[in-house]
Amino acid sequence: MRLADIIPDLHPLQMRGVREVEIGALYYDSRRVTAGGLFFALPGALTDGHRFVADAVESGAAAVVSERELNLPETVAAIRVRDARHALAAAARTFYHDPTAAMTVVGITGTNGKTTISYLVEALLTAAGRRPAVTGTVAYRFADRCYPAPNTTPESLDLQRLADQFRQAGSDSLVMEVSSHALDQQRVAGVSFDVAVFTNLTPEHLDYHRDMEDYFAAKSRLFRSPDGGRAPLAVINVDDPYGARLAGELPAAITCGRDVDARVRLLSSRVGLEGIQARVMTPHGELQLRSPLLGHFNLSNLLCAAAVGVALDLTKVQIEDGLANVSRVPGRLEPVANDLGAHLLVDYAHTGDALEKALETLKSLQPERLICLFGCGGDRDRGKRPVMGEVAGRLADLAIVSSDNPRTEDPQAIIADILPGLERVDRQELDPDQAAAGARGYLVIPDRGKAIDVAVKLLKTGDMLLVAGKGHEDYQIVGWQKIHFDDREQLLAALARRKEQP
Ligand SMILES: CC(=O)N[C@H]1[C@@H](OP(=O)(O)OP(=O)(O)OC[C@H]2O[C@@H](n3ccc(=O)[nH]c3=O)[C@H](O)[C@@H]2O)O[C@H](CO)[C@@H](O)[C@@H]1O[C@H](C)C(=O)N[C@@H](C)C(=O)N[C@H](CCC(=O)O)C(=O)O
Ligand SMILES: Nc1ncnc2c1ncn2[C@@H]1O[C@H](COP(=O)(O)OP(=O)(O)OP(=O)(O)O)[C@@H](O)[C@H]1O
Ligand SMILES: N[C@H](CCC[C@H](N)C(=O)O)C(=O)O
Ligand SMILES: [Mg+2]
Repeated sequence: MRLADIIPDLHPLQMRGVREVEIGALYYDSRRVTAGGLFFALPGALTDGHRFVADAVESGAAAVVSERELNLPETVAAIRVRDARHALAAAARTFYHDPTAAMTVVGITGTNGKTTISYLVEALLTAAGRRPAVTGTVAYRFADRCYPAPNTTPESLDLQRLADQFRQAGSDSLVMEVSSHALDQQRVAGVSFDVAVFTNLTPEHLDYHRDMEDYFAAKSRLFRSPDGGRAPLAVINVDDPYGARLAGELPAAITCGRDVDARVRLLSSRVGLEGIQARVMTPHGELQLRSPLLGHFNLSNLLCAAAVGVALDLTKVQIEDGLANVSRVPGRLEPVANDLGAHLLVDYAHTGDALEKALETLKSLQPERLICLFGCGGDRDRGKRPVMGEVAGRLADLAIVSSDNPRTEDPQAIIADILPGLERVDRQELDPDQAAAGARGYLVIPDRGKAIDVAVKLLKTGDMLLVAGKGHEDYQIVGWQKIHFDDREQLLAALARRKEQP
C-alpha cells in the first residue's frame, strides 16, 4: 500500500519526505522492521519507541510516525502525530482493509467473567450457524488456527492482522475480550463493535489505573461511539453497581441480571453440583437455560451471554442450545479427575472478588473440608494481596499460601503482603501435623509445585481443593523467565505420587 493512502488516517501535525513510497508492512517494534516498513514510535511503560527510531531506519524503514520531531535522513519520510498509538490503530485498520467492518464484533469488558462469556457467545454464534473467531486471555483462535495470547487484547496492529487473517479463512464474526489496558492504549481504536458487554467492576489493576473512577472511565470507553462511527449496542449486567451506573447513561442498553427492571431478567434458578438451570424473561419471550457450569457467578455470565443473544436477534432455541453446549472453560473451575472421592478444581480467580465468588460457590456445595491454594502475581496491583488473604481465610477451612507468577518480585515479600489479610480474620499459621489433623488456619509453602503436593496429600473423601490464580496458564514467570508450569499437570502428578507413596 502507498504511504499516501495511509496518511489521512494519521492526522499528521507535521510531515517531511517522500509520500509516494510503497509501504510493505507496519511495525511498532524496531527489532522486527524490514526494508520498506513504516515504523511507529510508541511511548511505553518500560521504555520509549522514540529511542529506537535509528535502529528502525538502519533496518530499512521507509517512514517513521512519531510524537516528537525527529532528525531523519532525507530518504525517510517523517510524520509527527499527537497520539502514535491511535495513529497505529487507524493505519492498521486501513492497511488490513478494515476487517472488523465486515464482521459481527462482540466486545466484552469488566473485571471478571470476560473469558467465560467469550466462550458462551462463541457457542451462541456457532449454534446460529455463524463462524466466530475469538481473541482473549486463553488464546487467539478460529477453527483449527490457535495462537498463544501474550495479552488478553492484542496490540491494534496484531489485532487487525489477525482479524484480516481470520476473515480470509472464513470467519464472519469476532468475539473479543477487551481489557482496560487495551482501551487506555487504543488497541481497539480501529475496531467496529456491534455489541459491547459490561460484566462487573471490582478492584484490580490499580497499579495501572489511578483509582476505581479512572478504571471505570477506561472500561466505559468501549460503549462510546468511535470516531464518526455508530455506538455499539450495549449489554450491561445491572446487578453490579458500576453496571447500573453505566446503564443509567445508556438508555438503549439491554440490561441483564436478577434486578426486576432488567430487560433480560432471572425468574428462577437452581445452582448445584450438576450445573445450572434457570428461567429467564427476555424481550423475545421466556428462555429455559441449562448449563453444566458451576456457581452463581456463572449464572451471571449466562445472563450476560443470553442478553448478547437477544442483542444479536438470535432465536430462543439458538440461545438455549448454544449456552447448553459450553461444558467447560479452560482453567475456570476446571475439574481434575481423581479417585480420592474429592473435588479438585483449577480456577483463574486472581482478584478478591473472583476468589470470593469461587470459594462461596464451592462452600455452597457443602464439602467436608474446603482447601484453597493460591498466591498473588508479582509486578501487579499490591492492594489485591491482603484482600485475597482475607477472603481465603474467611471462606476456606485451610488456606495454603504459595506463589503465583512472582515476576521480578521476591516471592516471600509477596506472601508477606498476603498474610495480614489472613490474620485480620484470626487465622493462624499451622504446622503440617496440625493441618493433617484438620485444624483451621493456613500454611505457607512458597514453591507452588510443593504446595500442590502437600494439598493433595491432605485430601480426604468429600473434600474440595481450589487451586486458584493461574487457571489455563501453562507457565510460571520467575524474574524475566517463563518456565513450563501447569496447575492441572501438577495436580495429576501429585495424585500419582500419592498413589505410589500413600
Ligand atoms: C503496561 C502495558 O500494558 N504494556 C503493554 C505495552 O507495552 P509498552 O508499549 O508499554 O512497552 P515498552 O516495553 O515500554 O516499549 C515501548 C515501545 O518501544 C518498542 N521497542 C522496545 C524495545 C526495542 O528494542 N525496540 C522497540 O521498538 C516496543 O515495541 C514498544 O512499542 O504494549 C505492548 C504491545 O501491545 C504490550 O504487550 C504490553 O503489555 C505488557 C506485556 C503487559 O504485561 N500488559 C498487561 C498489564 C496487560 O496489558 N494486561 C491486559 C489485561 C489483562 C486482564 O486483566 O485480562 C491485557 O490486555 O493483557
Ligand atoms: N461474573 C463473575 N463475577 C465474579 N467472578 C467471576 C465471574 N466470572 C468468573 N469469575 C471468577 O473470575 C475468574 C476469571 O474469570 P474469567 O476468566 O471468565 O474472567 P476475565 O474477566 O476474563 O478475567 P481476566 O481479566 O483475568 O482474564 C474465574 O476463574 C472465576 O473465579
Ligand atoms: N491478565 C492479568 C492476569 C493475572 C494472572 C495471575 N496469574 C498473575 O500473574 O497475576 C494480569 O496480567 O494482571
Ligand atoms: Mg480473560
